[in-house]
Amino acid sequence: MRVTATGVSVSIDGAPILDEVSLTAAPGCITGLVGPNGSGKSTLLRCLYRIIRPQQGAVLIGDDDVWQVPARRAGQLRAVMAQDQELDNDYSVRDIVAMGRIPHQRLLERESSADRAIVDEALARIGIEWAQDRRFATLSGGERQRVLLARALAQDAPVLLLDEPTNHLDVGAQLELLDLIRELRLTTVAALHDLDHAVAYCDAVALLDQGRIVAAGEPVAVLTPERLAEVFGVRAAMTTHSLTGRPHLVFATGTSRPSSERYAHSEHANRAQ
Ligand SMILES: Nc1ncnc2c1ncn2[C@@H]1O[C@H](COP(=O)(O)OP(=O)(O)OP(=O)(O)O)[C@@H](O)[C@H]1O
Repeated sequence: MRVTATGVSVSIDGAPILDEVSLTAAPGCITGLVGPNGSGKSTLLRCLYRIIRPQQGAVLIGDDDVWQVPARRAGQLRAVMAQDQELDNDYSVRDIVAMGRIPHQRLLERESSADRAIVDEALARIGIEWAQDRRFATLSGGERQRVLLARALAQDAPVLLLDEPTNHLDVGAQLELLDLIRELRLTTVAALHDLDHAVAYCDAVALLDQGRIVAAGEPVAVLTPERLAEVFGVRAAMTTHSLTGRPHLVFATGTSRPSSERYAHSEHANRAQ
């Protein structure tokens, strides 16, 4: 199912955060949102998953306007794994994953045997079933990330929205999670900091800078050394990975522009001064 954002603008306390952002995420593909800190990646994702209502523009999942459909319908359309999701830490891991079934249940309806089977499958697929009776609060950061992905899977929605999904994960767990996300073949929009992950895993990327999309398309066409110098202030080269033979981004150390210089022109930095 396609995700389309058209002319999305967001201002908070009078400051522009997103300025007429338009984005199309193709069905079954992974679309990466990349850009410097504060460029608007999480805000755009929050517009897509109904936390921040844009002052202008529209967000469609398939033919449904995310901001017009009932919350239950939105829950059937997209699953979210994000940093800002409040969870009661007293819940067990299984309870948290079972919450993914709520958009499919009627008010006060109990979990069906089909729901239980879907939860079991999600726990097993993410390899976290051993922790199902543990309290969520007792898990490590990486284990929590996996539980949140299992909950998203249990939601069985065609669209997956991910905000920094590899946060807290060690390198092996990062690659395992990204491989799994790719295997799911859902329409996925993911905010990513690791640009080489974006090159390796995304079918398309949108590069944000100061609330605008400055380039979008195939990762190798968007993440050119010139653009990375301009937007991130770093020296980079697109090489060929010696193990996979695929494009691979590398960065030169000790050559980045200081952040005071990089952000000097930004609206947000100016406001903070
Ligand atoms: N509730 C808010 N009130 C004021 N400013 C906000 C609010 N939410 C976001 N912003 C500002 O909007 C800008 C974009 O923030 P956002 O979190 O979308 O960026 P990001 O690209 O996800 O950043 P990061 O890579 O650091 O996570 C930042 O300057 C941030 O300070």
